[in-house]
Amino acid sequence: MTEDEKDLKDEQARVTRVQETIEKKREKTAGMIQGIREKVIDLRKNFWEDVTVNLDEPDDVNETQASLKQQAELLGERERTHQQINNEVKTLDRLQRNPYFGRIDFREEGADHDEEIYVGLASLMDEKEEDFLIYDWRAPISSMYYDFSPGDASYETIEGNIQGEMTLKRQFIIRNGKLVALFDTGVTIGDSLLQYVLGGNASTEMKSIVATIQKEQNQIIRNESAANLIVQGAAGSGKTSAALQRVAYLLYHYRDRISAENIVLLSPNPLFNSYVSNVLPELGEDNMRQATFYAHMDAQLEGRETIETPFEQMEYMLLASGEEKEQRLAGIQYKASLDFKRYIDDKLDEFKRAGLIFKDVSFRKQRIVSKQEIQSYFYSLSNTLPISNRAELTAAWIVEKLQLWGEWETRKDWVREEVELMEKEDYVQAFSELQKRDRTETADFEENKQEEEILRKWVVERKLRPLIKKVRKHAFINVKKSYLRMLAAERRPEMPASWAQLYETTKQHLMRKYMSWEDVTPFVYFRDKVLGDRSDKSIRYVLIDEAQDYSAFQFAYLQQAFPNARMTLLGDINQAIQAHALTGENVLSGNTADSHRIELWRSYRSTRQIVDFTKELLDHAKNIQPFNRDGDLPTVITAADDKERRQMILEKIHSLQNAGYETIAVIGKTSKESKEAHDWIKEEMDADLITETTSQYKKGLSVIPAYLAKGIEFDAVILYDVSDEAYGHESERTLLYTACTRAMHELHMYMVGNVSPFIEAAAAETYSSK
Ligand SMILES: Nc1ncnc2c1ncn2[C@@H]1O[C@H](COP(=O)(O)OP(=O)(O)OP(=O)(O)O)[C@@H](O)[C@H]1O
Repeated sequence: MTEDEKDLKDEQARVTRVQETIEKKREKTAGMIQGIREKVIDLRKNFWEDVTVNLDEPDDVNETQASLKQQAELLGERERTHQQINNEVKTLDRLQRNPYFGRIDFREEGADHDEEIYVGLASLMDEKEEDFLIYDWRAPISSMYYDFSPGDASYETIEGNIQGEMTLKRQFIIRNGKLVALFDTGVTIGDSLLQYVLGGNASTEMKSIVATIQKEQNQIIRNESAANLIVQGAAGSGKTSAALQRVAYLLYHYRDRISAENIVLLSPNPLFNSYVSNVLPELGEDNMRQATFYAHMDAQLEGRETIETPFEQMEYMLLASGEEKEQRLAGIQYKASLDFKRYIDDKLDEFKRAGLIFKDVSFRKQRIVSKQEIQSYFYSLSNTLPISNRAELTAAWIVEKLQLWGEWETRKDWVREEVELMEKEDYVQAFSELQKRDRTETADFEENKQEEEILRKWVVERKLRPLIKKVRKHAFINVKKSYLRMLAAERRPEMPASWAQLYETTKQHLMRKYMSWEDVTPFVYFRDKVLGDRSDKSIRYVLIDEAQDYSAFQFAYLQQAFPNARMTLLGDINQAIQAHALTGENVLSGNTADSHRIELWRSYRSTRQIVDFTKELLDHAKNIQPFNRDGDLPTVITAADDKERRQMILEKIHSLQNAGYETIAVIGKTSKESKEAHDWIKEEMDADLITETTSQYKKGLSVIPAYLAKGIEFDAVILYDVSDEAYGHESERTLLYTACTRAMHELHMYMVGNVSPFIEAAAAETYSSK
């Protein structure tokens, strides 16, 4: 038997032993769970039997409450235990299928023997609960598996840095309890394992990468110190993967302090949400909160305005031309800048002294407090107080007026009529509400004369309630008009030349309850400053994927919206496709004191040939390195006319399907172009058109606009049109790069006419042309 065969045999024997332990533990836990489940059901069923209910005397009421509380606590505790054991069973099931993926042998300084450390998805103790059979990949000691090759190694613990020597590093592929392969690794971790993993097909759901996390990715995952962690990484360098493993790490590391509820991942589109939604459950963790930035902002506006989506804005920018487009672009870029935020802050400062616009407070079409009165009261309050505090004081003042006014109103005829027409249910409701509120009032309730008075009061109060609620939310401030006044208040040199026209457009939009995307963040920022803090203080970590598409203003807004959160920004400046991102300010530059910046240059998604070609599309991409996986050269094919191109594309799709590729994408530049392509492709074969509302994509053939393909990947990618007309302008370079870098194994580009100058400039040996 060779050394290798002996290793394989020994390791398989260990896998079997570990699996037996898992099985025994599972049986034990399953027995416990049955017992606890029965107890929970029993407690729920007999909840009231064990509670002493007696409401005769105040003392009895107290006793009843205490008894109820005790019973509820008991039930809660049992339910929690049930949940916990349930989770343990799930973990054991996962370990049963794949107990571990790595091993390191480590001799701590001063120790006389090596410790064998097996690394897997979760920790497992032996049956006596004495030794670890498996260490969770997130445990401090496991970090060595990712950070070191054999030789000197160390890891951090709460007690300090532990040093020693790693004498072995081994990786396993275990499928359903069978050891399929093992690799002893040298300098870099698991090139062979990584080769094996990356050689597979793309899938419609992202996979976890814990077995092959690379050293620089590990730095992102385990970073605990940076207030702003900024990751600039090439396409396919594992930014999203690292972000998700980071969430799993944080949930493990701070398990006593935070849960999935305290973490938000902002993702580029709804499709992406579902693409990544399996990673954390696969790792045994709950999913964090996940939203697109658009959905977050839409929720902020509570559906009161129709807002343009970033994709609609993008589609406009890709299709429009001429002066109107240039004007809008200038507006978009200015409104995305910190200059504009400073301008708003300055105006808000001025509004402390004068300038806010108010609304009349009216009830049944009658003005009760006029806007002038509100304005005078508001500005009579000390201007050292923030606007929102003064709004609160003003609200209290208005509510008082409304209540006073309500008392008078009870005498009006409409109130009498309402009382007369009162439904029986209302009457009962009034009675019970008043009973709750004041026992003496109810005592009089039976006496007819007072009864009517009380009911009148009740009718008015009920009618006033929604108005009072609105006043308490400071609805007496006219935020839209104040925003418009703020826009027009001053002409600054850095504002676009067409500021006056842009103002007019914004005004027309707002009056129609519509908001263009570039106005959304500034408006919400302004509104929150005026109406008061709406920040979410429960969020401790915000991870922003595709961060290059966020403007400096949007990022500043997010910092205020989640004031207690540490930020992780992951992006690629070369994939910046939003119009506002084409200016100098970039959130990925990370030049603030509390930022820590990490760069990822190795691309894992695509074959070496695809990476070598795609980096040629960029100006400054020398550092991008392909992972060592070979494939065919990308192709650029010129067709004589559109008819021939269609024919060629259909043939290519057939041949890719025959080659066994499961996810194939035809990527168009815009959604318009994608729809047109889909129209003729679907005549010939099954194909899904992906739009901005698509929330899941299936295996097979997808037709998708480039900007919606962000963040995801396909086995093979076909670009429908790479002519100079489609990708000719400098601003379209990053879109072309984004589209091409979606391909894992094959990339084919078609066109009629002249080729895009970005491809023209690429080194000829990096692609084949026909
Ligand atoms: N350490 C790794 N081990 C195995 N696979 C990896 C590793 N890092 C990245 N990958 C794979 O590479 C592909 C790209 O990863 P990911 O989508 O996280 O990259 P990205 O930087 O977010 O890309 P993009 O910017 O293009 O959206 C995925 O298939 C991912 O599983």
